[in-house]
Amino acid sequence: MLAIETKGLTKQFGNLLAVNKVDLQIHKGHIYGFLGPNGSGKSTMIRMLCGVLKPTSGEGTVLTHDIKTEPEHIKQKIGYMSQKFSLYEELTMKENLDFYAGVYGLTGKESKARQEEIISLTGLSGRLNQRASSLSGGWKQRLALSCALLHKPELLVLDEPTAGVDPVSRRIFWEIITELAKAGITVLVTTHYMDEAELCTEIGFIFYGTILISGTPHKIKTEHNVHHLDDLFIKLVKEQQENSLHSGGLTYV
Ligand SMILES: Nc1ncnc2c1ncn2[C@@H]1O[C@H](COP(=O)(O)OP(=O)(O)OP(=O)(O)O)[C@@H](O)[C@H]1O
Repeated sequence: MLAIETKGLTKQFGNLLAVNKVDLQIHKGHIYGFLGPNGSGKSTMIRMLCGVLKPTSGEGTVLTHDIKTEPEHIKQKIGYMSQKFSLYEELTMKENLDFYAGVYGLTGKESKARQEEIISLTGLSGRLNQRASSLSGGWKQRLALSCALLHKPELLVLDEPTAGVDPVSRRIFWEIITELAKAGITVLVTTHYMDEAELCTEIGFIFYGTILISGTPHKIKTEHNVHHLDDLFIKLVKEQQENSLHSGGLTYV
């Protein structure tokens, strides 16, 4: 079953083509990694899929809802986390969880039960009374993820979630993500780390608004005869820059 499907999805800002006729299929319970250099269109793609940015043309469904006509349904079913964690620094971990539970309309026993479930999944117990401002990047990241999971989203959208976080915390984070996917949650993640790309079920390499290659990490490496994904991506970027007829690297219409 598909969690996300797009056909010819396009976004133009003025005469700049930020996303150019993207066809995408992401299966339920898969971890899909969006890779690509800065400015390649990852965030624009994500914003359209989350229902916050209207496409210029093309189609898309997320969790069976049309991205153009049913954005409110989509927003209720997704959990979103970006590198700029939206935490309240002056509040403790527990108070942040309580606050976000309230935002999602969870109260009383239901809120308590859901928070306990998440605290056990993300391993937050022990620090619940610590202020967010005093937490390291890794703990903040896990707290932000916990907040994004409170309303039981079917799709988790993570925009560079591990930027600036230490390797041990990144590993723990990915163990949690893998558990969530096993439980049937679909994950769409952008990352610049190739070790994280290797952990995705499927990856798509987007450049100048176009998906150049996609598939499982194993399939992509085999087809392109490389041992490491970063070798391939550096080669692709160089080739595209040398061959492209794009003006200044971006496509204008
Ligand atoms: N609201 C906007 N108005 C005009 N141009 C925009 C807007 N949002 C994005 N762009 C442009 O669209 C292109 C794609 O940007 P986007 O943010 O999607 O890339 P990205 O791959 O997410 O980059 P990064 O890794 O830096 O977040 C860039 O050239 C960017 O400057």
